This record gives sequence, C-alpha cells and structure tokens, in this order.
Amino acid sequence: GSFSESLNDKWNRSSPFNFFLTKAKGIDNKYNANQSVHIKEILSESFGELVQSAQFNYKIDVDWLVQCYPESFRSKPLLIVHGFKGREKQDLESEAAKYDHIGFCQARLDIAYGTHHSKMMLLKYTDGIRVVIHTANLVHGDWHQKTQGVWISPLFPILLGQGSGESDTKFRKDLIDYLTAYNHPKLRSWIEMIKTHDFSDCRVHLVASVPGRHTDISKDKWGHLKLRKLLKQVEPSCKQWPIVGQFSSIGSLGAKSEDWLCSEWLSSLSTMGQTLVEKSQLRLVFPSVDNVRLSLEGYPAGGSLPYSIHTAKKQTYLHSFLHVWKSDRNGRTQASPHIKTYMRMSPDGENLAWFACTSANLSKAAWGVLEKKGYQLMIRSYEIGVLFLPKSFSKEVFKIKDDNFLVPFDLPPTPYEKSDHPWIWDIPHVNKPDTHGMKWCPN
Ligand SMILES: O=C(O)c1cnc2c(S(=O)(=O)O)cccc2c1O
Repeated sequence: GSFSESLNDKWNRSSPFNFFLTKAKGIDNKYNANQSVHIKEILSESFGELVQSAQFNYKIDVDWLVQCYPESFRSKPLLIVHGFKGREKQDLESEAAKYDHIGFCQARLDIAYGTHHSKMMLLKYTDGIRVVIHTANLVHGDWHQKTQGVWISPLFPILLGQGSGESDTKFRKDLIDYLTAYNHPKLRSWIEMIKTHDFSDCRVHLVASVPGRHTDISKDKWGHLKLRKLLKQVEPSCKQWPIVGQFSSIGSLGAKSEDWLCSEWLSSLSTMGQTLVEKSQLRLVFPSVDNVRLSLEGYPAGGSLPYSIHTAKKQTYLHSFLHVWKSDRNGRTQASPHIKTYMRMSPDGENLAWFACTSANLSKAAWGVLEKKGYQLMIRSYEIGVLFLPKSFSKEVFKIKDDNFLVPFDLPPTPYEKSDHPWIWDIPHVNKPDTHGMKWCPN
C-alpha cells in the first residue's frame, strides 16, 4: 500500500545519511513526514521479509514491543538483549513467558552502577541484514511525544563472491567486536551471520562502550578514546569550531570542570591532531525546567531526564555551559529530547565537522574515565552510537542546508537565561503549572 512504499521511498530520500527523528504526536504533521519514523514503520513488512530479530535496549515493555511487529512477524524468533539482574530480570522474563518466540540475553555488568544503555535492532530478512541504532527505550512513551534519533542502515546483502564485505569505516568489524565483547552464546549466531553479509555500503563509524578496564590496544576501541581516534581524521581547518554536546542525563563529573569534562573528555571531542580547546567552545544542551514544563508531556517528560539534585549540587560550574532545548527547525521544541548527539559546528551553525548520535549521556560511566595515570580507560555501561565523518561522504564538511543534513535542534544553541535552571527530576517544581496544568512533586 502507499504506507509501505512511503517507507522505502523515505529511506531512499534520506540517503546517504539515513538519519531520522522519531514521529511525535501533537506537533504540526508537516514535521512528521520525510525524516521522521515510527517503530512500527521500521518493523513493517515493507522493509523486508523478517526471519528473526534482536532488540538491544534498557527499558522494555514486552507486550508493547510484540505489537510493534506486524502480525505476520510475531512468531519470528526475537532475542531481547538487556542488562537486568535478579527481580527485574525475573519480571522481564515472566512478562515474555506467554511468547514462545522470545529469548533473552542478559549482558554482564560486572562494574557497579553500569547499565545496558545500548539501543539497537538487528533485523535479519530473507535477503539480508539491517542494523538500526537509536536512542529510544522499547516503551510507548519513548516513541510518543519525544525527540529521539534513529539511524537505519542500508540492507546489507548476503556476501557473494570474493568481496571483503567490509566498508572503509570498518563498521562490520567494529560491530562484531562489540557483540563479541558480550561473550554470550546467544549472540554467537548473530556474529556468524554478520560475518556472511556485505557491509561495504556502510558509511558511518561505530562508537560504542562496553564495561571494563580497557588497556593497551583495547584502550581506544571504546568510549571517548574511540571517538578521539576517529576524530583524528577531521579537517584541521575546523580547529576553532565549537563542540556541542546534547544529552538527556548528566553524571557526576567532578568538583571542577578540569577534573574530566574540560580535560579528558573535551580533549577527545576536540581532537584533530592537537588537543586544547577553550572552555568557551564547549556548549552543552540539556533541558531547562521551563523546557520540561512547557513540553507536550509537561513535567512527566522530566521522568526521562534523570538528573538528580544530589549530583547537580556538586557541579554548579556546569550551569555556565548549558543551553536550552530549542528545535523550531524540526517543529520539536516541545518534544522533549531523549536523543543524545555530539557534534563540532562552525561558529555560525551552518556547517558541521562531524556529527554523532549515541545512547551515551554526559557521564564517565558511558564515555569512560582514565585511571592509573592514563594506563586504563574504565567504562561502566554498554553504549552504542554512530559517527558521521564528512570524509566518509567525500566531503570536507557537512553543509547542513545544501547537504540536507538533519540536525535535531537549532544551531547555534541558545544559552540559558539567568532565570533558567537545569531540569532536576527529584525535587518539586510547583511555582508554575505545566502544559497540562499540573505540578511535579516527586516523593
Ligand atoms: O534510556 C535509558 O537508557 C534510560 C536509563 N535510565 C533511566 C533512568 S534511571 O535508570 O537512571 O533511573 C530514569 C529515567 C529514564 C532512564 C532512561 O531513559
């Protein structure tokens, strides 16, 4: 029908970047057209005859997920990869007991406070494999009125003949290394399958994190050191360009900005050979209280922005870096962000030196922190994202307008007003009512 063709047409029109935002209910529908997708579209029959799939995520509503697949695909083997233990693991497995096509893979989390944040779909069709890397939990609310990022790969065909099956970005090898790091028998068949497919059309790089204390040659395979390695390929002409980080949660970053944020982490993101970049060139986008209050969801949007008062009060220096969530260009200023993106933009916001969309928030747990005088990179969580480098698209920079490059929010970002405060989810917000006339009183 027209619905299904529009999906394939939509994907073709989104080439070569194939980056989308999730549809949002309640915004002008002209903004839910071309570069917007919904999970039911991604899983629809128009994208191919599904044989089996794997869903990597954090929050998973099994019943809701099953009904996102078309009826005809609801018996195809589905592997759910998560990080839950104990009671939460039991609850998840009992939710799925009535479905005999669903299996589970519990990711090891051996370092405290780590989570399985990664959000990825591996879709095996009769004629190939598709990879989807995104930022949305597998629950209704994450696909309803928020701004989320979704990268949808080309259909990677079965490898025929003598081609390597690898692309210049080494995406297939990096994906195999990522899946291998789980060291789980249930992922072995997916790894073998990926090895038999031709990923040579893949134009993005993989930037992922796996828990561990990574040293030697593994040190720059993950987290911000992987990003640092990849960004050495960036045009040096962009060295004065600001770095923009945008995320939906913030970890404990240290008492001073020089402890991690503006030293180790910023050095990675500003890499192009030399390191140093002025603090003024770091712009962080995180929703203000009013962004949440005036969002489509109202204060409940803040339930997905878990920045705690305990952490916030230790790092008030962060406030000077903060910018509001504003996405008039995509009609999504009121669609609260759960997407996470990092980029280097020209001062006028018209061009990008690189762009990344990932599950990783602004935290040491996600990006890693150097220990033992830089001998090891300690990462607590699983994260996964994609990096767009201009050279992979035969460009020097991304010209946002001319290249029709989808940027999730307005550039340059707008600094907080003096009266703006970062959203904090575990304190009351009662001065002004939200879009639904409600207040926020966490217990
Ligand atoms: O998308 C995720 O992976 C993710 C992870 N954690 C969350 C938490 S919490 O577990 O940190 O309390 C609270 C609210 C939303 C969350 C979320 O959206």
